[in-house]
Amino acid sequence: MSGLGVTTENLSVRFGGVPALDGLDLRLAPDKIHGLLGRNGSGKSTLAATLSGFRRADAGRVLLDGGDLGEPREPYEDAVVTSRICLIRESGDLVASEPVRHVLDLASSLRPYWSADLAGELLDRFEIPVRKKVQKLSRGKKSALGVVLGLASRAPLTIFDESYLGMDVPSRNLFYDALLADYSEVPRTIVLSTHLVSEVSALLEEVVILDNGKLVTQSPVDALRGRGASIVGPVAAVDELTSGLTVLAEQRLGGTKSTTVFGDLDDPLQAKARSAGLEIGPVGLQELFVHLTGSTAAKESDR
Ligand SMILES: Nc1ncnc2c1ncn2[C@@H]1O[C@H](COP(=O)(O)OP(=O)(O)OP(=O)(O)O)[C@@H](O)[C@H]1O
Repeated sequence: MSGLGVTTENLSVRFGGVPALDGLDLRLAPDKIHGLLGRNGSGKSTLAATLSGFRRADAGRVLLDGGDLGEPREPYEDAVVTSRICLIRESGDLVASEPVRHVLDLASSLRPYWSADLAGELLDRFEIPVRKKVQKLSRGKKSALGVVLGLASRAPLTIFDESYLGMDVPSRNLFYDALLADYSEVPRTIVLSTHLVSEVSALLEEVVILDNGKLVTQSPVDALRGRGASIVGPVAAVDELTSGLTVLAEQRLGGTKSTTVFGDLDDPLQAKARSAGLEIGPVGLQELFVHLTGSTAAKESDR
């Protein structure tokens, strides 16, 4: 089994004429862990539902390829494709009146790559009582059950749409550990949709950042991190060095200034910074995300 690749071509979805996704061109490489990042209302859930075949595109299309599908196929109303996709949503799509074990039986009958061993192991680790009805579980345990279903499905495209946010910190850490362990054993394409960037940043290989239904940037995490830098030193020297760069944030303390920039800090510029006694430091993914999706953000498309 290997993961599915995902392509969207000029993908648009509208609600009452208002675009939730607006002309998205994306490529999610197979067998990677992708972060789908964006502020509230940016279109993450709409994209997750459209990739999973739950929602039809109003314009453009979604194509899935690779794995045992081979040729690119659209997920909408294609039962073969959708059986290879597992979308776990925060709202939970679980039948509330059923006991947990029936939910698991149903999942195992629908999921071609289902691992009963992994499901059993995770149920124990998350301490989910299998005889209880889903509606009797706490919010955190319901979320954990979603995580168990998502991981044990071993679907070639598995999307967690903020589904783990109802869990407490130790449970979320358990999820991150289990995800990494099982992903290294059975590589597949995973998408984690979230606005809690700092918590998942260590897991991610690639990120897609959305804002108002549009693509802000898509990039490997390391490359994106490499495009941000903080420059600290005397005000005049920092201002001179950063004058031609995209400034994301500035902070002054007396005669010292810290400026966060986004863009390529080439070798001559780095040498100039060093000779001026300026410090160049890294910028975290969370900080870049905040800046790139803030109201004054410079968008990739504007450059
Ligand atoms: N069923 C719907 N009917 C009408 N508008 C909708 C519907 N679903 C989403 N929208 C709108 O589409 C836009 C994108 O919403 P979406 O839920 O995809 O964003 P999101 O990034 O997942 O947000 P959040 O982080 O808050 O869950 C928002 O403006 C939202 O109000």
